[in-house]
Amino acid sequence: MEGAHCVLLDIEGTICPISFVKETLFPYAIKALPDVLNRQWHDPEFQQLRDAFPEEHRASPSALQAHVEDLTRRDVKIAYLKNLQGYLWKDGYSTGAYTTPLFPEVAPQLQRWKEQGAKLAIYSSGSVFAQKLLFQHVKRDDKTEDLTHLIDGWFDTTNAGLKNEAASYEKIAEALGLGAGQILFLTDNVKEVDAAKDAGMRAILVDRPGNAPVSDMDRHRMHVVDTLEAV
Ligand SMILES: CSCCC(=O)C(=O)COP(=O)(O)O
Ligand SMILES: [Mg+2]
Repeated sequence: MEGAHCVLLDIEGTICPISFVKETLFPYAIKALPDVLNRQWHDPEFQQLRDAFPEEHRASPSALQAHVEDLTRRDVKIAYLKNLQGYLWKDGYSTGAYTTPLFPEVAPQLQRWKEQGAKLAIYSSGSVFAQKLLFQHVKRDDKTEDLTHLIDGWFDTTNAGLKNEAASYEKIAEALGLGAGQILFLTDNVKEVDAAKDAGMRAILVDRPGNAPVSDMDRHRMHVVDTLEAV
């Protein structure tokens, strides 16, 4: 983090386990959806979310359910699915069905970076709404803690663009009022490391338990860490 004015962080596979997203959040959304489709089909807030889906997939509640299940199974990171998921996850957090399991060193390290004067920002395929929910409900010991005050910027594919494209990182640097070279990006995805570097950021690959294996070639050509404390 030497010399960086801002640490930009991915979420899934970087600060929290992929299993939390795939085994807790995704199934919760799929299970919650039928009731929402039944009761809120004409609710203006839900209508806005469903109208963002392609017309052929929102002709009926069952068509939309099938489409959401298909996109979720294929882990398609498209904004209209991510916005719907955030909406569906809200209840799960507020009823205590789950809390956010950050990797153990993450919260103390974020606090340390803030104390050192760095800005912190998030860039995830999950919607900004979902990112804030996740940070509002962090599990720490027996309590749930709100860590949103640590974060200075929230970016997703709607306000920044796709994570594999250098232009998205240029846009984020501009929004943060920083040069790309002043930003350090941490992610579990090698394509995202490459895109951030193409935009002039420094980028480090984070290799966590449960992540896709890092090839020998990638391990040689990029900086890889298994904890934020090693950054
Ligand atoms: C914002 S929490 C939900 C995570 C999610 O839906 C997702 O797609 C995570 O992708 P990331 O870019 O954080 O790896
Ligand atoms: Mg990730």
